[in-house]
Amino acid sequence: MIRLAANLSMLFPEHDFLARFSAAAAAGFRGVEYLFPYAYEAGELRAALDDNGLSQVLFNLPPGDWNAGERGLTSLPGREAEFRDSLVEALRYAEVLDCPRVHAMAGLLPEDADADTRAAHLATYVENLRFAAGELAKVGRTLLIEPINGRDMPGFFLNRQDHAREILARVGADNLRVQFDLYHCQIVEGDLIRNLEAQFPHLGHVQIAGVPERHEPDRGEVHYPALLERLEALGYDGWVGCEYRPAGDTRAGLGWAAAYGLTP
Ligand SMILES: O=C(O)[C@@H](O)C(=O)CO
Ligand SMILES: [Mg+2]
Repeated sequence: MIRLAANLSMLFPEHDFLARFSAAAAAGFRGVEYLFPYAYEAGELRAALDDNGLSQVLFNLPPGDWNAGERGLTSLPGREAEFRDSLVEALRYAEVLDCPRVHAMAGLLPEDADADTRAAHLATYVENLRFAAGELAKVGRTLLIEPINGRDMPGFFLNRQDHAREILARVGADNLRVQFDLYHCQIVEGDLIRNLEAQFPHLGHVQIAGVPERHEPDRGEVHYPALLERLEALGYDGWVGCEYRPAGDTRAGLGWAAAYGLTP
């Protein structure tokens, strides 16, 4: 059975962030994810989870200077020390939140990147991922990489599913897996069922949203019932993150999720 997690960075924008936990639980969610926990004390977030019977299923490492446009540190040459510090911070939160997986965003390539610059990013990415996977393995957690479309994040280093598999092979760590966001995959390459099948042995997490507006999964060009049916048939037993911007009231737009056991 598909287990849906509420992405609290996007769902329930009607509420302040900390009030989104109870809103998600009231809508029937048992798991939550969000981009970043760092604006809050870990204990405060732990209490929000416990008070509402929720599990933390995913969050991201600190991404560098988000407001200045940075989108991850993992492939940035010269920022290795900062990446390692960000890992320590993420691990501290992961322990308090009992979160089994964290996502290390790749970061952006410069607009005019030549072959040498790309090669430097690739080498840094692989080295940082290998180090981080090793640290996470010591505490039994999983590291994720996510291909993201270049329309939403121009210059993002990792866009394609086959590139993610190539990175996994280069790093060679069992606890490094793919965060497969079907919204991004549809925009970059389509062929979702075949891509899902190819990625299945490497999946660590799945996310969904309608395309192209990133609204509810039952809006737009992607037929999610077929995709989720295939995912179940493949034997996926992880979480599926609802990472979309509701077109209206979040709760009113969750009718599609009843088919996957989400009941208030
Ligand atoms: O798809 C996304 O945008 C997220 O999953 C993420 O981690 C980076 O923004
Ligand atoms: Mg995503």
